[in-house]
Amino acid sequence: MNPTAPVSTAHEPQARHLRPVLTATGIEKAYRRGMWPARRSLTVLRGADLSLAPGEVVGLVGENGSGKSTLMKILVGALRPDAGTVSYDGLLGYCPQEPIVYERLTCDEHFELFGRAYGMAPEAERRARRAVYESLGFERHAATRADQLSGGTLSKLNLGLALLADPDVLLLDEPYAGFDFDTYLKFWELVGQRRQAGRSVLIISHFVTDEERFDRIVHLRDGRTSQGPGQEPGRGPGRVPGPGTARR
Ligand SMILES: Nc1ncnc2c1ncn2[C@@H]1O[C@H](COP(=O)(O)OP(=O)(O)OP(=O)(O)O)[C@@H](O)[C@H]1O
Repeated sequence: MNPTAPVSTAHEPQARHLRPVLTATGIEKAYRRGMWPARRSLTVLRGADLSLAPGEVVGLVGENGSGKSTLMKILVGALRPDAGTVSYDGLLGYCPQEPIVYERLTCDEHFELFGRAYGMAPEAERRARRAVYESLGFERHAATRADQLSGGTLSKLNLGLALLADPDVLLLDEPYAGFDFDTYLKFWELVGQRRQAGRSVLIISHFVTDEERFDRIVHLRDGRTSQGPGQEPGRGPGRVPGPGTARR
């Protein structure tokens, strides 16, 4: 047996043989700043590649300002790349770093609105909404307006809206910044359930202690992506530890 080979798990064979649900190749992006004649260009991405296999949980890491959010915005189509291609199958769910909500709408009203935007049948939306409330524990805020929610509950709403339509690929930009520890553990439980269901998750993370929770880590440095040693798409060890093994 090759001692450097990734640990094989029940999850691994499935992911390895399935084609990626999301592939980004040669992504380049520069921001233009200022007005002529002081116009400057800041190159952020210089040919970044990324792919996600079904059922994979991947961490996207890098220094502040390395371009993680920029890359994620390009993956979900919120930002146009200067070069490169993105392709995916199925539905994407996106949880931006700054929650994009309507301050006068309640949590329930947000779910209703997003359910309609996703084309969900009302009963399916209500069922999914109940499941989200239950898994993240904020049903008591169902009738609270977004502008009266605490930061942590706003983050739960932000994540819940991305989860509502059960997307094939979930892209989360620092989703648990405002979570208390209990919610943080619930979050990882939920991620584990998505992996079991063959859904893929990409998470921008700053916590070194989260690294063991990912199947694979993608590093963004100098505008390019690289894998951790011995890692390649769909070959991760397939671990999201249960609550008992969580650390922070
Ligand atoms: N709309 C914009 N216009 C100009 N520059 C931008 C814009 N958005 C981001 N930048 C710059 O691009 C660089 C990458 O930003 P980005 O937010 O993608 O990095 P990040 O890795 O997600 O950072 P962090 O870890 O701090 O969240 C930064 O220098 C940032 O200031």
